[in-house]
Amino acid sequence: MLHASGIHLARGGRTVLHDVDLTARTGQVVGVIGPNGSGKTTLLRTLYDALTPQAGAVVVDGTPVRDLSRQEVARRVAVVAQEPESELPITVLETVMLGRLPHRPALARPRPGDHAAAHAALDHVRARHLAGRLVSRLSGGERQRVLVARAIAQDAGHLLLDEPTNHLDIRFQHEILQLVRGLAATTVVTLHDLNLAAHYCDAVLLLDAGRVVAAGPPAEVLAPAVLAPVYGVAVHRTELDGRLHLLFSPDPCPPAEPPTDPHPGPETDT
Ligand SMILES: Nc1ncnc2c1ncn2[C@@H]1O[C@H](COP(=O)(O)OP(=O)(O)OP(=O)(O)O)[C@@H](O)[C@H]1O
Repeated sequence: MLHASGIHLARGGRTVLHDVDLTARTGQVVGVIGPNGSGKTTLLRTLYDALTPQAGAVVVDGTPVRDLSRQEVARRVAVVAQEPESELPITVLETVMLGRLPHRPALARPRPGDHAAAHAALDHVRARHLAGRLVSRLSGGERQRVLVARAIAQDAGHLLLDEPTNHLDIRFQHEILQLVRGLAATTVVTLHDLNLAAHYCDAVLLLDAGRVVAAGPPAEVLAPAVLAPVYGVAVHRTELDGRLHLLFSPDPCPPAEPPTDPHPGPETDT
């Protein structure tokens, strides 16, 4: 279980999170959605103690994250962050093996179980064939799958993912989120695609300008009346095969067209 309460966080002299609460119960997948700059990444980074809020607390399985060492945090929380591309000559397998570091003393050599966990994680994301490749030479989508594999190999009870579907084609977007759903981990995932949030999240938290606008089951939060004012688009909701689907159009209130005259008279100069 992951619980954040009363998170207030300022950056560059500006408040970017205002009194934010988030709860991910054991085994749940919680989606954090909201427009660009609404605070999704900032909230995620606060959850794993990469950012320290001015007020509020994050508690992981009953322990305040602030009271945990870096290694203890890494044993409990795996992160797939938006990482800048690296030119380091490191292979895919070596990258995934990094996920095993929190499970052994500093400088200790990897054990056979570490290799097995790394290979199993690569199998999970269907990337075993990439094991020997340099990460710097992968496509964006291949790289993203490797980062998810590293988080799986970390075998933490909690998983935080920042836009994990970035760079992925439609099939892999669904595959990665299906896979995340299938893990036993308590998960918080930021997503821009609201239909993916509808399909894969047990609960959704909608942020706007650093404030929680709505939180709860997808069917409640992903409602046109909730989303339209936040995103500034028209939202239409429908159901297909028992699943909620959202459709968007750019202008919520198109300016009223002047009525067309079915019998226009000849133009006259005045
Ligand atoms: N290092 C920083 N210094 C100052 N302000 C920052 C910093 N990083 C982010 N911000 C601001 O914090 C706010 C929230 O940013 P954040 O990246 O959390 O939003 P987001 O919802 O993840 O956005 P996006 O959907 O565009 O990725 C934005 O207004 C952003 O400009």
